[in-house]
Amino acid sequence: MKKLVIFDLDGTLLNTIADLAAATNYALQACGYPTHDTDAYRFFVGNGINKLFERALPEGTRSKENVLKIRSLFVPYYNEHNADLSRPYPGIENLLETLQKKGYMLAVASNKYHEATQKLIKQYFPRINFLAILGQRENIPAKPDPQVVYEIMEKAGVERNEVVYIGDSSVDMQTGANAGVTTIGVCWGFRPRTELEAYNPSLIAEQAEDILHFLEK
Ligand SMILES: O=C(O)COP(=O)(O)O
Repeated sequence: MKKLVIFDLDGTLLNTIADLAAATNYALQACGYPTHDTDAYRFFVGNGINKLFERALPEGTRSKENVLKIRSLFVPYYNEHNADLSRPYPGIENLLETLQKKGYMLAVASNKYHEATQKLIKQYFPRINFLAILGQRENIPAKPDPQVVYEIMEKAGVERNEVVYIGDSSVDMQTGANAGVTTIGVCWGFRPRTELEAYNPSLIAEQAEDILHFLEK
């Protein structure tokens, strides 16, 4: 019986792509670099913002220094604008409320930097009492390292077989596998279904209700 459900954020709970794209394009433009269509960002996001900037910068300009310059422009802009266009995916609020009512412990583990992760989750899901809302923090390895999953499991006091990890990308499928927990891929996020299939998750959810059916079967 599952007791703890851990969700990825970007591409799983919230469609954040337009705000991430706008903030990155703002920073790129300010430094004189070319920008990208919003759709291209689906493949840039997933390994934290430094990796996002590395992927968005033109080849030959991806130095640590440039990444940090883009970051210093992105963060204040994104802190102001991270909820302009971002919205929960269909059925997510209902799924979280139903799981909460049924007594599941709920948590978020994101590679988005911690401050923005906390802000977005509290803003969009104020009625959900998450056990933990963890974004990327200094000196903690990013997903697909399983450390963040272990941290949440310890707080919850549960065993691996009582945990489900849910996400929309190969990073998430690897995170669940690395942690040794049941893993669910969701099709409504940033990456194609084929990317999820390559990791053989226990379920590929087409819609939020599929997760409920899987947990209750
Ligand atoms: O910000 C990122 O790179 C990805 O964030 P996520 O882990 O919530 O998908």
